[in-house]
Amino acid sequence: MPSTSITEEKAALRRVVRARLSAMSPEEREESDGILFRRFLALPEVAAADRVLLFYGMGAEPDTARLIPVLLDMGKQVLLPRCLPGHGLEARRVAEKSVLIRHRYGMLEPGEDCPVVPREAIDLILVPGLCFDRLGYRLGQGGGYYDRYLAGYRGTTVGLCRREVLQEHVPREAHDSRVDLLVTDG
Ligand SMILES: Nc1nc2c(c(=O)[nH]1)N(C=O)[C@@H](CNc1ccc(C(=O)N[C@@H](CCC(=O)O)C(=O)O)cc1)CN2
Ligand SMILES: Nc1ncnc2c1ncn2[C@@H]1O[C@H](COP(=O)(O)OP(=O)(O)OP(=O)(O)O)[C@@H](O)[C@H]1O
Repeated sequence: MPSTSITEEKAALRRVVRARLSAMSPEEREESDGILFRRFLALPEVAAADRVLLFYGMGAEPDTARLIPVLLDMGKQVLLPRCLPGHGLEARRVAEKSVLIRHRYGMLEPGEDCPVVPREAIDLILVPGLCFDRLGYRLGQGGGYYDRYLAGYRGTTVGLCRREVLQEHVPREAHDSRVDLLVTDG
């Protein structure tokens, strides 16, 4: 079991960060998204990647659905995560016309007709996070989906973090890994 105090610290930070993100106006978020996406798309690691696992942004997350057609036009294979029972994830390849299905958490996910792509074949993973610190440690939604999925992953991981919620230090446990590259709009 994780140490209770760190679990509580994470829960408290989630509340603070969610409040700060929901205080941003849609216009502020859109402006922040524009800078984050421009910087993300300019990364040499993105240029070099053939297969990219995005996430389908929801709520105050960057609206990463906007990246799907852009990356497809760049000739990349674009993958989206799908939640599995037991806090697992799988990556499935999407096309412009793929039918996506709304998960009860709110985000859209690929359906059965989208082919599963093994983790070893993925060059770059865009990892969702409520916030990150300067070392690349992240605070997720609390399900442990990405902690499990990324354990032992050998490709490149990237995080997007709005400057409003960039942290000096995110509380971490043994299972928490950090992203290789952090993009901010600061
Ligand atoms: N866009 C996006 N997709 C993603 C993630 C993510 O963080 N963002 N995930 C990253 O892991 C996985 C889904 N994990 C999630 C876990 C919890 C909640 C969430 O909102 N939980 C609510 C309670 C909802 C409920 O129990 O019904 C909460 O904690 O308040 C959302 C996503 C896979 N897909
Ligand atoms: N590799 C792992 N194996 C088993 N349990 C894990 C693993 N990683 C995380 N967990 C468990 O998952 C739960 C949630 O962890 P944590 O609060 O770090 O999630 P998170 O990183 O915020 O969520 P997410 O990855 O879904 O965005 C914790 O109870 C943790 O012990």
